[in-house]
Amino acid sequence: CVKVGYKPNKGTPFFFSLLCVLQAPLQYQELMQMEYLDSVVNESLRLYPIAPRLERVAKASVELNGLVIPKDMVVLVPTWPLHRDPDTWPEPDAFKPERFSKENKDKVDPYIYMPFGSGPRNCIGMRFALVMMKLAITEVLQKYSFSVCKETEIPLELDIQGLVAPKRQIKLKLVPRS
Ligand code: HEM
Repeated sequence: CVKVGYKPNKGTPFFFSLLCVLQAPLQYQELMQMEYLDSVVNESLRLYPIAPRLERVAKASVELNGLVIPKDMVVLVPTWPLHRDPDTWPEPDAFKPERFSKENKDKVDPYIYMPFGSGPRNCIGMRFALVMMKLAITEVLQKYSFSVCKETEIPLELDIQGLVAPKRQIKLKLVPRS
């Protein structure tokens, strides 16, 4: 088994990531055409949005359905519960990339599914992050098959003090592909 994924206090330097993209054998267009990969990434971000809630400050007092939100009040947008709401997502805890298939993608409400936030202050690095994730997945999966092993923590315990991250390193079994 090897440890993959999150390493506390060891972020990948930005320029290494950029170097990775520039040297990638796969072209941007090819990556963008991988529909199932896109669904898998989207479904992963639904189940594990790094920001479990978004925050905004009211610029002016406003009344919404009888509820008054005064100027300067901090409003929390609960991304995590919205991403797991059973009224929107049948079997909300199940990993089902088909929710984001080409046919279903357009039905997804952008005010319910918000892994990169929403509006003018949404994530500035969204496109870069999506390319990087897809690139990393395609690179690694061409060389190794992944499976759980006896050291894999199931269910995964999350640390949601701030950003969502696994409490401990994720251990998986990697088998080189012939
Ligand atoms: C999977 C990777 C990432 C996820 C899920 C993510 C998610 C988010 C979310 C939820 C927000 C808050 C948006 C809002 O309040 O509406 C945000 C903001 C931001 N993100 Fe990301 N992010 C990712 C990667 C990146 C990367 C790679 C960069 C930079 C290269 C980046 C730069 C920023 C910046 C600068 C903001 C603040 C934008 C503002 O306040 O105007 N993010 N991100």
